[in-house]
Amino acid sequence: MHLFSYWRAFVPQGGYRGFYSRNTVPLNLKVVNDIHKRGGTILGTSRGGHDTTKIVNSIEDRGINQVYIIGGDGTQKGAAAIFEEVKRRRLKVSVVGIPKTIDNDIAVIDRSFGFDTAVEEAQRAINAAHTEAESVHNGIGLVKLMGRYSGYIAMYATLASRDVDLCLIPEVPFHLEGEGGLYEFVDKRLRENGHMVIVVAEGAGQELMETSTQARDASGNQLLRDIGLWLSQKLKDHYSKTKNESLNLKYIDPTYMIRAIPSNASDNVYCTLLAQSGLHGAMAGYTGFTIGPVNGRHAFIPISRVTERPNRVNIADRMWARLLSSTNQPAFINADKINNKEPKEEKQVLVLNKLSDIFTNLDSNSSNGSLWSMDGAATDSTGKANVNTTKENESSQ
Ligand SMILES: Nc1ncnc2c1ncn2[C@@H]1O[C@H](COP(=O)(O)OP(=O)(O)O)[C@@H](O)[C@H]1O
Ligand SMILES: O=P(O)(O)OC[C@H]1O[C@](O)(COP(=O)(O)O)[C@@H](O)[C@@H]1O
Repeated sequence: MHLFSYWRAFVPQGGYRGFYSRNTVPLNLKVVNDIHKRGGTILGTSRGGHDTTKIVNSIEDRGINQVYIIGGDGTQKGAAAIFEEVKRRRLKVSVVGIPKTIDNDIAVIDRSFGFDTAVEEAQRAINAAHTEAESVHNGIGLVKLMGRYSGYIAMYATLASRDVDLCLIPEVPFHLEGEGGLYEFVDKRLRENGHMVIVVAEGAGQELMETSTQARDASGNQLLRDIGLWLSQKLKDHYSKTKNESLNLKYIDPTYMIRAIPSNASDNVYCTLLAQSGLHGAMAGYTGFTIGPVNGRHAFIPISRVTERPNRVNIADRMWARLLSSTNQPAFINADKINNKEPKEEKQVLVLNKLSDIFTNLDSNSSNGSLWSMDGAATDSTGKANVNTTKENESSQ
């Protein structure tokens, strides 16, 4: 059976606006045949435009009974709002979140679709930065990578490359001057090696820029200043003030080039699993869940769980410690202090939402729900899951 031949997708304005635009396209096998080989999206995308009432009106008017919503942290929040409204109206509609963002900022799951590809593609920029930097005296290759609030791409690209001397992420505020500061470290590396590579996530150091802005995009995300340009200028100024030599700094911003490429093989396989699992969940009558791997097992996760908090690099965790020992960069802050601030997550047993439950017992059905493992290994005989929802993927590596 070719399920796709019955399906239509909302376009062309893209994103949530697409729900209440008039146009749709059929998603048959011919249309989707080679989309995994292309970057971008055939559905279109947009910031803002989430109007829960209009969206659910459209779902209701068109008689849609399964909704698959693809995107990052903000998109999952939008999906949660749609699910709540669908539930309030008692509609027989499954709402399924598909975690897609290169930033990897979706909580609970091991990684989001696109992240692996972004880390791999970032290697090309880092390699270029390294080649340029080591070819000249006092060479610095500075690479900016995406990551508005989460520094995962920068962290993993640094760990994968091993050519990076300094990695700056939004989760670690850094300082330029004085003992343990960035200037001191850069001076030392250039003195010792004659060149260095810096990777900076786009959300890092925003608080340092005098011109920092409170402006927001249509989705409510803070509009960021270009930390790469700012840091380039600061380093050049520092060098010209304190040394009698010139600094050869090459700034590379590959951010949109990275986001625009087709997904790699590993992400393609992941995508297949997301598609199959999401469909199985909806067909089994579950709703209000996001699909994704948790500690290596594909699970249905109540959307409300993945939207409770964003997934950010835990700098008290082993992975960041590994990065620090690999680059030998300054820690900038005392990890112990951060450690005490991080709330520890506990094992949870919750109940997953089923469409049938919503109709039979709406009031007693918690909207929190549970994780439900696709292979059943993490569930008990009652179908309830007992999965540690702490995102501890790092600790097992
Ligand atoms: N709290 C929220 N409630 C409803 N919709 C939201 C919420 N946060 C974001 N959205 C919507 O989700 C969509 C995507 O959010 P955005 O932050 O731009 O991207 P991402 O999904 O990659 O995080 C936008 O249309 C935005 O309006
Ligand atoms: O300029 P735009 O299109 O708003 O995109 C920039 C933002 O996209 C992000 O990469 C997130 O993109 P995705 O959620 O599509 O992966 C952020 O890191 C970045 O701030």
